[in-house]
Amino acid sequence: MNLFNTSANLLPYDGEAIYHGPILNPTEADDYLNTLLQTIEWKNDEAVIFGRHIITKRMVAWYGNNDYSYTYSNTTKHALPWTTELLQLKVLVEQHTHTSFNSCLLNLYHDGNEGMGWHSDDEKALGRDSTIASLTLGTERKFAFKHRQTKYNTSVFLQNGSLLVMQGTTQTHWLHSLPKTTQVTRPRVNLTFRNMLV
Ligand SMILES: O=C(O)CCC(=O)C(=O)O
Ligand SMILES: [Fe+2]
Repeated sequence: MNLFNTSANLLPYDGEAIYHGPILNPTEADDYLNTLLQTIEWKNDEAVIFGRHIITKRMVAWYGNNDYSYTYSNTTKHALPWTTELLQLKVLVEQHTHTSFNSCLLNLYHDGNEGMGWHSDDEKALGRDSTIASLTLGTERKFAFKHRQTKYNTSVFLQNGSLLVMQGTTQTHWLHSLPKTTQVTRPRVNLTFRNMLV
């Protein structure tokens, strides 16, 4: 169900970021948010950057078809087996994208003090330019894109229950971020469905 029946490519060139709008109604999205807040094994994200051990306020979790392991910034993570609700959301997202996914990285931003800096999802374990489907539950947040060469930038407000799909050469040419904001005092959970190379 796409409540607004609109999808548009947000990027003018070098990739496709298709905003589908809400695929869950607000009640369904809030119910999933509350369940995931309680059932997901949330952990503070950890990394070793320039020899310093960093622990973020933002929390993360990783689920998948198999016990994939994945190392970044000198820390190794293991995927947990799907929960009932994550499997339901995976099926929903697969129906909308006509793509199958074997893992999901979740982020929990407690409020607008937490965000994510400029990066692209171009880890080797994902393969080059693989499709990433991003589902938002909870508070609407601004999501920004910036082209690596031209610095062209654009942004979109990701609504409660909405789906954003990044595909084509997006990860090669564009960075994305979730800017911090003082305007937001409520939580948001983001699920990014991905395909690990196996
Ligand atoms: O929270 C978001 O919408 C973005 C998350 C993200 O970019 C990532 O997990 O790589
Ligand atoms: Fe990302």
